[in-house]
This record gives sequence, C-alpha cells and structure tokens, in this order.
Amino acid sequence: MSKQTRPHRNFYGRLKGKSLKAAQKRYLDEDLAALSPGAVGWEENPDRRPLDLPGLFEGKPVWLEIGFGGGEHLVHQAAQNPDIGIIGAEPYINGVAMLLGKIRRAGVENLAVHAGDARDLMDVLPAASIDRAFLLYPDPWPKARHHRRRFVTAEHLDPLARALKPGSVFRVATDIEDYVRQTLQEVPKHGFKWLANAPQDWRRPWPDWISTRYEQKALREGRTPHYLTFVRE
Ligand SMILES: C[S@@+](CC[C@H](N)C(=O)[O-])C[C@H]1O[C@@H](n2cnc3c(N)ncnc32)[C@H](O)[C@@H]1O
Repeated sequence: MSKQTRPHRNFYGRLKGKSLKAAQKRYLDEDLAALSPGAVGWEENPDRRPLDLPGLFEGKPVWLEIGFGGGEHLVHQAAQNPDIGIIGAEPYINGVAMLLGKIRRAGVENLAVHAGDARDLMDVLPAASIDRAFLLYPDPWPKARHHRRRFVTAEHLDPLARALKPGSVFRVATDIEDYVRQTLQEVPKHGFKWLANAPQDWRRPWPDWISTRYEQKALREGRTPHYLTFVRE
C-alpha cells in the first residue's frame, strides 16, 4: 500500500466504537501479529502445546487479564509493572484496536495480546504458570437462563485454576449484585479462597486500580462496583 493510503498510525486510539475499515484491519493484523503470543489457534497448534511463556516474557512473572475491553487497565498494569509480562484476551476487535493505540502511546513492551476467546488461550497456558489474573466487569448476562454463560462457571474456572500458580491472586470486579452472588458461590468451588478483607474490603478498589470504561459507565448509571479478591489455594 502506498504511503498516501496508509492510515494514520494513531487511528486505533480514535475509533470510539466505529467499525474498522479494511485498510485499518490490515494494519491491525500486522500490529497484532507482533504482539501475539502465537500458537493459540487450532490451525497453528492442533495438539494444543503449551505456550513458551518464559520465552515470551524473558522469564518474568506473567499476569492475565480476561476481557480487557478498551485495554485501559491492561496498559496501566503493564506500564506500572515493567518487571512482569501481561497477556490480555479480548474477542471484541474494536477493543483490541483501542488497546493497540494505548500500547503505542504508553510505549509498553511487556504486553501480549490474544485477540479472541480467553478459553482458547487458557487451553495453551502451561499448568501453574500465571501469577495473577484479572476479570474486570465481565459480561453480566442478566437473564436467569443465561447465567450459565457467565465466566464464573466450571467451564472457565477450572482451566483458569489450572493455569494459576498456588498462592496467586484472582481479582474480580463487577457492578451486578447477582454476579457477586454467583462469583462468591462458584469461585471457591474451583480451588480459590475469597479474601474478604484483604487487602481492602470489597467496597474499595485495589491500591493499584485504574477505573475502566465499563466501570465509568456503571458509576454514571448509579451502580456500585464490587472488588473481590481470591487466592488460588
Ligand atoms: C462488560 S465488558 C468489560 C470490559 C473491560 N474489562 C472494562 O471493564 O471496561 C466485558 C468484556 O469481556 C469480553 N469477553 C466476553 N467473553 C469473553 C471471553 N470468553 N474471553 C475474553 N473476553 C471476553 C467482551 O468482549 C467485553 O469486552
């Protein structure tokens, strides 16, 4: 493609929910390839061999964020913690595009992206390889008949528990009271213990917190954030 038709390199940050044009998608694919942990899909890795995380992040501890949305928390954590590597999973392609703009502006290099379902990524994470996981404002699935689609079900929690190191922390933020109920009921059944008062009580965000786009929307609409901390047993 000629220089004239090449999209502005900051276009990712200005999408604001618009659909990606074909040219933008092409550059997104190129940028994503550079950040991808690789060998996540069935085609590249039919045997589901575990990812080489020490190779990917030079042996640093590895954190995982599931459903990073626009990527504000993911980039914030990467920038604040240069001595860790962090992987984000998000299937919403405009969210991935927004993340790429933020990565470019922040200049962080300790971050990898899986632009897809977190379940595919968890399939190829080595057992006991992850030091911290974040599930921030997961899709609420409010209708009772859809509760089984929520992340806090065996289908997701078992592979997550397998990937996390014993003693590692799993943080969940949600503004939906029924999601709090299901989280407190289900997560402890899958090898986690709820730390009711550590390091803070559920009403207060973690000390290293940055508010996410979804949290801002929840606050504007009068809902109460809940910050739940679990430890992998
Ligand atoms: C309500 S949004 C919250 C986004 C962001 N964490 C925030 O707080 O602004 C939930 C996000 O989870 C993503 N998501 C849903 N199912 C997912 C899955 N199986 N794997 C990874 N992300 C998923 C959605 O695409 C969406 O971006």
